[in-house]
Amino acid sequence: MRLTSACTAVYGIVLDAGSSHTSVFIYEWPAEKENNTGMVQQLHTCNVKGKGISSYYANPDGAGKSLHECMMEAKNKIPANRHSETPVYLGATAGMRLLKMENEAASEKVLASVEHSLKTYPFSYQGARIISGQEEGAFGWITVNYLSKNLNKPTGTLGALDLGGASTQITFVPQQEIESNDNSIDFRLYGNDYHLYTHSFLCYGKDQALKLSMGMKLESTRVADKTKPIELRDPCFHPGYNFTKTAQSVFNTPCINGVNLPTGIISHVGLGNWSQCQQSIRKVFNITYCAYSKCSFNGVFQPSVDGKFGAFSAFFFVMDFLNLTSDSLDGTKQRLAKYCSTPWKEIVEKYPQIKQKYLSEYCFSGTYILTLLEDGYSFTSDNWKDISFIKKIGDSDAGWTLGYMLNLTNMIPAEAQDTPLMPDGGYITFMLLFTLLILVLLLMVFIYFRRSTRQAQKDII
Ligand SMILES: Nc1nc2c(ncn2[C@@H]2O[C@H](COP(=O)(O)OP(=O)(O)OP(=O)(O)O)[C@@H](O)[C@H]2O)c(=O)[nH]1
Ligand SMILES: [Ca+2]
Repeated sequence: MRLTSACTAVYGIVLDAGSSHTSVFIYEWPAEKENNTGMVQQLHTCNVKGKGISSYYANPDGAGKSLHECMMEAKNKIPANRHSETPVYLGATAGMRLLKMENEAASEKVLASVEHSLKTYPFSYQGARIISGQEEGAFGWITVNYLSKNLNKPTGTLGALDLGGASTQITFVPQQEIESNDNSIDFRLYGNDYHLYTHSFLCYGKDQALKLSMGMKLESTRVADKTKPIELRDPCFHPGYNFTKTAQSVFNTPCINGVNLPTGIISHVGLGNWSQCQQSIRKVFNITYCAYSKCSFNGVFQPSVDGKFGAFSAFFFVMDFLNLTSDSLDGTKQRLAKYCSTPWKEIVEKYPQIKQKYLSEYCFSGTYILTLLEDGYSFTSDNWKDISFIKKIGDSDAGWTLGYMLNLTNMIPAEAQDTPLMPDGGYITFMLLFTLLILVLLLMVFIYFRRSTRQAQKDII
């Protein structure tokens, strides 16, 4: 779909149907500058209440209905005369990928439900689908580089690190050859060729990684008396944390299929020991095999990280909460160790406004992020400073949705524009000089006429 309308604002809507929740993004841009980098801006976001659409597998109708409030907000935000030209896209990520693996029929019903719902609004419905991990990585990279206005310049680009609930993506322009076709993606944007490395690790988002890590700890636990709760002594939770959970609620995921897990009740007890926590997290990364010159983990090829990176989504939420967005790698470790050893009671007292589920998981999540970046992707204390933990660039969120919409609306041209548009600053300077020239010309014409009139008067006298 191509949006053209002179001198008016144009809008687009993308729903990010993530594993943990759905967000609706409304974008806006001036129609006459639609192919200019950095012109599309986020006008509004709305977080859908409740969990992600994949959680409606047993009640698919609920998935479509859950979108109603946010879609009504979109209706109110976008001028009515633009509604019918506003495209709406829904992209579902790792939660729906996992549901499709477990129960394809259920995933199709959920998608049919959101499709049915989205068609009831006055916008131009363009489709609801599960996007691949490669697309998620690549569009996240396009978003951050589009917003940073890197794409039509010969300067370096920004790598993209996205951490969700169920998957995580790493995407960057590497210095070395990409040895695996699955991890290679090519773009031609604004006349430049980009050869990107990208990988999406399904099950390595922070929620699924927590389940994996808990599952591994319990695998080794021998259960003598099946009538008593199984005690899970966990170094990644604060000392004094002690909650009872059902094994079903913790391990209801295809990510830990095949692991010999107990059933029944689990007594989850925190120990607050950061270095033991890190050791336990290292076990979720398999580094025993690699068929390439180098790998990150689980046999996945990864060239050396290179250049600057933007780390967003849960990379940002977690590091921002822990106040670790601008520390050195060593400083990060020390502060995290101190945080993990803080008694649960103190943590709850210090942050009464934060949901206890989020609060209890920051020690694990922070340690997971550090381990993923250092042991998984091979960032070091030297290039740690090259990672910026970011939520937004300008007013727009970093994430895959903007890149997805730019691609589907053909808003990034492959070739540089024939007549390069002047940047705003250049345009203003040009207009000022032009006005000055006109004034000088007018002044000269005025002086000329005055002189000629005087001369004529003198001649008469
Ligand atoms: N602390 C905190 N956690 C959040 C916030 N928003 C989301 N999360 C959690 O961070 C994790 C990742 O969130 P998202 O990046 O939205 O993940 P998602 O898009 O639902 O998941 P994927 O499909 O894997 O991309 C989830 O565990 C969320 O529950 C927030 O504002 N604060
Ligand atoms: Ca996500």
